[in-house]
Amino acid sequence: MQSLVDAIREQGVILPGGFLKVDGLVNHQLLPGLTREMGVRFAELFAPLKPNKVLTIEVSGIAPAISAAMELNVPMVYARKKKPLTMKEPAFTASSVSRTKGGNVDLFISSEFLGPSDRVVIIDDFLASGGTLRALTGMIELSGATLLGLGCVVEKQFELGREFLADLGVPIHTLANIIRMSEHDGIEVEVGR
Ligand SMILES: O=P(O)(O)OC[C@H]1O[C@H](OP(=O)(O)OP(=O)(O)O)[C@H](O)[C@@H]1O
Ligand SMILES: O=c1[nH]c(=O)c2nc[nH]c2[nH]1
Repeated sequence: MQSLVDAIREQGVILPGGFLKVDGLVNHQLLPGLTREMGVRFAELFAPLKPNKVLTIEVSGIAPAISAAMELNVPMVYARKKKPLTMKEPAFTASSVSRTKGGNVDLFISSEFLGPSDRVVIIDDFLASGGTLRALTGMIELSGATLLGLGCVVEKQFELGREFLADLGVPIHTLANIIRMSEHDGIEVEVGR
């Protein structure tokens, strides 16, 4: 998605520890036009698989996921990082690592909203190590739903998440691909794959 690549070139900031800050378009402020375009692109890529649900994880996955779900006209479910008292048992659980806040997080999805009849595409903001997507796919497996594909707004190719997830045997689509980045040389980014 060229407009996303342009925005990353314009606004992306490299932080120590190998983090890319794109808070102005993905992780803090959201831009309606750009977010809508993400959804349109994901829908083009995944509609042929005929999903009936989009799954994501709070918090930064929600915007691109609802944008895609609106285009696909299917419900969007997000994994919660704290189990609310309104959540009916049984719930599917998994553990992942929060990359931006540190530490393990427990994830919860109610069996009310994910089950064997679901054909699911996962959408998230970042594909880095792939650990978060792996945790979500584990929950899909527990639920008996079918995983159709994975989509992320930004891929950090050098963290090898795509390779880590290859055994799932589903298409992985990203909208912008960070080939490499360093505080010295800047951000090398191209349209996703
Ligand atoms: O591929 P990985 O190495 O798992 O990294 C990607 C994950 O890291 C971030 O989550 P985080 O919990 O840090 O942030 P958020 O609260 O903004 O969603 C991001 O939102 C992805 O879910
Ligand atoms: O804002 C973010 N920047 C990153 O580089 C990153 N990697 C995983 N998750 C991330 N979130």
